[in-house]
Amino acid sequence: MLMGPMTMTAVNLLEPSEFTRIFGNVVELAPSIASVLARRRPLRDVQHLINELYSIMDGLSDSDKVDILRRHPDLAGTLAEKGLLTAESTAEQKSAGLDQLTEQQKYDLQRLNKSYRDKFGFPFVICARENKAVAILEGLTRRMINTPQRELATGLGEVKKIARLRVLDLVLA
Ligand SMILES: NC(=O)N[C@H]1NC(=O)NC1=O
Repeated sequence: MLMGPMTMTAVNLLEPSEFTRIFGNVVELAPSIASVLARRRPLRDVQHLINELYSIMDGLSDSDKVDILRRHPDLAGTLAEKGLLTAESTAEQKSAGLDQLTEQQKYDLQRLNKSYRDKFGFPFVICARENKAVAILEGLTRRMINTPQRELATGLGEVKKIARLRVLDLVLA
């Protein structure tokens, strides 16, 4: 069903299971985050909802943060090529122009994604809606030299940006 953005009043009235279904992919493939968020209601407005979401993510253990990063598909990776991304991820990758890469750019991105994953043990995550393909390739090269602790924090920061934009698609500001 195609649904427009909801008012916060409507969000506050959702059954927990409905809330979790609707917000279950605000953090990619992480409905458990949405079900914690459901219990933080009533929420005053969309900014309050986003702040609670950030605080839930900040409160995770390092290993749960790594788990969140690992739920993200590679940008322009195999899942994208096979059309197996979530609806949200498909739209985000398209907005960055990742569906329009040259063969060389796609090869470079996939090779850099692999080096990043081999180094850190989790995928490179960046908010695709805030970056075009060239900036993503540049960011990947630049972030590769960071420490794992730094990249865990940077990756989580990008997950927050992705989640914020996904929330704004669902809730009237
Ligand atoms: N790997 C990665 O950054 N994936 C994500 N980024 C984004 O904006 N949507 C995603 O699925």
